[in-house]
Amino acid sequence: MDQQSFSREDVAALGSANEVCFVVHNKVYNVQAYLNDHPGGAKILREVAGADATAAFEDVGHSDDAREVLEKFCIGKVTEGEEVLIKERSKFVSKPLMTAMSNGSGWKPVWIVISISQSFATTMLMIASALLAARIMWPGQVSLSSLSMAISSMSGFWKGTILSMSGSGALFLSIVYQFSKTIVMTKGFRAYPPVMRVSKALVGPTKQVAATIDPKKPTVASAFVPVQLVNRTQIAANSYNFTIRTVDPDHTLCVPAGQHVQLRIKNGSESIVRSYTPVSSVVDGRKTNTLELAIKTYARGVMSSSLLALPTGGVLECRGPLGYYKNYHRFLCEKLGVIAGGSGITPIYALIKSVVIDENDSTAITLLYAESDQDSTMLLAELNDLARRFPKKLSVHYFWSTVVANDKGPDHQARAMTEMNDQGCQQKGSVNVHQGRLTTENLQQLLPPVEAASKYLVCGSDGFASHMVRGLTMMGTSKPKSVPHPTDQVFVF
Ligand SMILES: Cc1cc2nc3c(=O)[nH]c(=O)nc-3n(C[C@H](O)[C@H](O)[C@H](O)COP(=O)(O)OP(=O)(O)OC[C@H]3O[C@@H](n4cnc5c(N)ncnc54)[C@H](O)[C@@H]3O)c2cc1C
Ligand code: HEM
Repeated sequence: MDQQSFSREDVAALGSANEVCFVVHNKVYNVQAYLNDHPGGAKILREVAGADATAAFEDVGHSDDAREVLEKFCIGKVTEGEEVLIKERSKFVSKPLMTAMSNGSGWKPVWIVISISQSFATTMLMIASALLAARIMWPGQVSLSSLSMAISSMSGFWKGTILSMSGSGALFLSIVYQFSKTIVMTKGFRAYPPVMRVSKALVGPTKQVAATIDPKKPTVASAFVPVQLVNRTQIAANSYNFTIRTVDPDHTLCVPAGQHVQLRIKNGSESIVRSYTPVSSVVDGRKTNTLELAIKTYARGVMSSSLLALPTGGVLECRGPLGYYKNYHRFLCEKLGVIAGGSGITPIYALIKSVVIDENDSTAITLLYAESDQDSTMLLAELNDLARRFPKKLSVHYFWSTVVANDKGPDHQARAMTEMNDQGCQQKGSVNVHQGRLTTENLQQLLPPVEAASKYLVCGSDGFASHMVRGLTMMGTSKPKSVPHPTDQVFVF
């Protein structure tokens, strides 16, 4: 049956009529019925309603499972003539050399004859080119007869040397040519969008990145692979550090700072997928198949309570790296204002750590971190340590909204605040504690001023992130983009 055709205008009209329809790879999808089931949330699908969502869909690195589900919502295709060129990365597919040479039917004498003739033709071509070049350089002095006289006056040694050099050169070219036939380029390079590469001198901590990426080992970006829980340690009230390791040591988990992985567990007949940002990432690059995750657990949380119940050695599945925050590099900005709420600290922490320990990165970071209280604050000791070691590069402001009376005494948090503030003052205000909620006024007072050299990152629950973005736009920043990029002025994780 022929598929229904939609013009791009039709799709936009459907989008504005509150139907969540969009285009992916020149096909039209209506995902209204999928909104509440989408693991990436309904909001992101609504944001691309009426538009071409191909780039957004591909940037996430959706799994094959997701692509299968996508097809269930296909309602038609884009009208002929309105399709857009789908920009695929150029792919090099290597064919086995022997198969390419023999065309699948073993070594043939004809191939040997072709190869020898090719070598002979190449030798002749090389001699002819040398002769032509010599005639251009010394006109009138070089001719065929002068060449044959020169050759006949040569000793046997030089004749042999020239002959063997031409022969081996021809053989080399012939082999290179045969090898080139084993590579199939599925897309012309002109179809690839122009990209300006960042100079190597500007790119982040090369040593550490190099340690994380071993091209010989497959990474687990698109397919889920089994991982084992190696260790679990409590790091704050209801928060734990989970160390996971791939069951197959050949699977690597290379997650650059700011990106995340997905964990998948079976819950009865259902598969549960949730995202988590490693706090080990680039910095601990040597552990190529081990990751550390800082996870807040919720009593009614399906994944977090399953993780809490998982015994050491228990197996679940993981894939990554995923996420839009890719390729942070030095000189992206001079001042970075970062705002984290609760477990939203994890991508921020990974990024802060990689920036401050890189001695060639002079970015100054101001972190505003909102939590309910001191005991629930994840990565508190780690952040304080970084702020004290790198006071010129990092200043941290904690905002604790509630006062907790616990067995350490009712004034325990107040004492801790005084202590941390005092120590902070000694370090020129690198650690500061504020009692109360983080407000939009605090952003104005504490974050770097809005100027070309400043960027802002936000990570937390949807409500927290929207509130903070409102505060940032009141300060004069641009709005975050629906398909974000690290170069944006405001990036929401
Ligand atoms: C890109 C990305 C990276 C993430 N990285 C991390 C990370 O490094 N560490 C981490 O701990 N989490 C992280 N999260 C959140 C994580 O993916 C899960 O949403 C979280 O662990 C809850 O999952 P769950 O299955 O336990 O709860 P669910 O079953 O999804 O929720 C059940 C109930 O738990 C409670 N709950 C769930 N989430 C929250 C919340 N955020 N605030 C308050 N109550 C909540 C609510 O009562 C909710 O009704 C990340 C999320 C994203 C999208
Ligand atoms: C019908 C269309 C879509 C389907 C069926 C679909 C399906 C899925 C699935 C199954 C996942 C879980 C991870 C995976 O298995 O890949 C996922 C995650 C996600 N999707 Fe989609 N998706 C669709 C469209 C989109 C579009 C158009 C966008 C972007 C605008 C998007 C953004 C995301 C994001 C951000 C995540 C979360 C990734 C993460 O947490 O790591 N999806 N989607």
